Amino acid sequence: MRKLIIGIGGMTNGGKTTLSKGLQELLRNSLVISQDNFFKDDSVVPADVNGFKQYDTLDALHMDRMMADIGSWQEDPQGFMTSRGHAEDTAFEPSNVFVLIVEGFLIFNHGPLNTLFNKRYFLQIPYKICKERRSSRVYVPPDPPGYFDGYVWPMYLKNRKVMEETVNDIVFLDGTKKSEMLLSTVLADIQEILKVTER
Ligand SMILES: Nc1ncnc2c1ncn2[C@@H]1O[C@H](COP(=O)(O)OP(=O)(O)OP(=O)(O)O)[C@@H](O)[C@H]1O
Ligand SMILES: NC(=O)c1ccc[n+]([C@@H]2O[C@H](CO)[C@@H](O)[C@H]2O)c1
Repeated sequence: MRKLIIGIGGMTNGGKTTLSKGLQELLRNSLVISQDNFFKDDSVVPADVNGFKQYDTLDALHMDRMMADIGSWQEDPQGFMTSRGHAEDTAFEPSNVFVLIVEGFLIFNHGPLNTLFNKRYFLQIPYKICKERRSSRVYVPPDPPGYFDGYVWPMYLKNRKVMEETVNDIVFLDGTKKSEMLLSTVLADIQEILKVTER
């Protein structure tokens, strides 16, 4: 059985979830694991000196639990998919390739996770578009006034610097392109990888 782990990283509101869900729909025997599902409870996330809750750091995430889920998938992809309510996809010819799509804003900053990827993508968008998209999103808890400029953007710059210092084989994607175009580009790329690893 062959297994492929694809990383869809990117800035907040870069379009990671949209792209990942699209890939899951089109790639047989694929499943998305989202880093956003591993945030710690608000009661244990501390505030910085400005009173902003420090959500944009690995410390705010249960990375141990996320790694455990990925480990379970690696041991038994089919069983893991079934446990998540995804039956094996038999719509196409039988396939022995399972694809795990891991998406999140700090997936390449966590060393043990970063080493697992067969391919890494990073969705980036300009500051203004990022701020606009983020302002129309409601998180739990919601962003307090000034959170984007006072905390989210400076943390993005900091986290990105660390990522660029430690990881070098990332394919950067322009998140302002149409979502259909991003999907078809990445899908074709992954299908090419599947072909190569088949040999
Ligand atoms: N290619 C695109 N072009 C324009 N808007 C997009 C595109 N992809 C996603 N969006 C929009 O941007 C917003 C964020 O998208 P999405 O939830 O996929 O991003 P994300 O990177 O997963 O965000 P998060 O920071 O919550 O992890 C949504 O409103 C979505 O509809
Ligand atoms: N619990 C959450 O999902 C949560 C709470 C508060 C803030 N966030 C934001 O999610 C983004 C990553 O997708 C980060 O920029 C967090 O600020 C998430």
